[in-house]
Amino acid sequence: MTVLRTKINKNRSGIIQDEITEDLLSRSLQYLKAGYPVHFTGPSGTGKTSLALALAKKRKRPIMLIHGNHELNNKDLIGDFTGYSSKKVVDNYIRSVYKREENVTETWQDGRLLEAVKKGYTLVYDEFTRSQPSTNNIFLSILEEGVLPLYGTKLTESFVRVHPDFSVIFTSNPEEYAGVYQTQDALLDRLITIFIDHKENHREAAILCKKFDIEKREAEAITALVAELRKACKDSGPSLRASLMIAKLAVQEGIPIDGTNTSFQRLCVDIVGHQLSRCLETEEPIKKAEEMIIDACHNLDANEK
Ligand SMILES: Nc1ncnc2c1ncn2[C@@H]1O[C@H](COP(=O)(O)OP(=O)(O)OP(=O)(O)O)[C@@H](O)[C@H]1O
Repeated sequence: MTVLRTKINKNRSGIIQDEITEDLLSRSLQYLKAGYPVHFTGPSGTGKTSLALALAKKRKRPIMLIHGNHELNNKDLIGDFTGYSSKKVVDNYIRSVYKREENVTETWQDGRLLEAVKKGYTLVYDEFTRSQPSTNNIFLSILEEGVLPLYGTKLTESFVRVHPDFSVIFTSNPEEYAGVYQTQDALLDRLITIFIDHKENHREAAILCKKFDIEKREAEAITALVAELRKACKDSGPSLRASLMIAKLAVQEGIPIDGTNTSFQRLCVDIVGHQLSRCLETEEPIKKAEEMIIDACHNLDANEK
């Protein structure tokens, strides 16, 4: 049986940090302090966004969050004219004289990136590879020349200087994921990319214990089950997210965390079944996934004894 020796603490952002996570965050903070953007990449559900937000919080600067998507464009990032404002002055002080003056100006709204760059915020650009590479090109000038070009706008200045406190943290899924664009090498070359993989079972179990106040034995049973099923998939298999769902629902619904219990088996099938079936190349993937989950539940019970 694995003994959990790692010191765990729960900070205000809700993410549970063991020593490995704390070390990763403090290294990443040093990189940001030195002026280098940090990029967390890895399979879904490994905690990249949570890490990015926890890291951003450590900088004690306001945080701006952008989610990558294929429709994101320069107007979203830099800003746009959102309408008109008009001012009308009617001067009829002398009765025989009627003077009317009308002034119409366009109203500009800063985009999220421009605001963060100008005010020195910490920008968390989540899943940035879901945006088109041409949209992300703007980061090349920010990271290399320290300026944000205002191209495509009718503003009088052609660029804005990057505030010295501005920092960016990127997150992404690997390129083989659906809906993800390939990142330009020039951008990757300017980032410190750290691969975030699924945690070992005992580390995931420690998170479950802390979050749901369940016994270590129960938490380890859930994470071992999910890890076992993950083996059938490559990167796209069930993650910590699935373990968290199983633990939360078991606690909430009073379902015993016991591999032989049919309600527990049903819960695991509902949560992991579909995702697992997508990795199986058989005639009846849903049925096969269900069998595999129930087998894994029984094996869990056998291992316990
Ligand atoms: N250290 C942690 N402590 C507590 N909960 C965590 C921790 N790490 C991750 N989680 C939880 O796990 C889930 C997945 O985390 P997160 O969304 O950060 O993963 P991700 O790698 O960004 O996933 P995706 O690639 O799918 O966006 C979330 O519910 C998050 O709250």
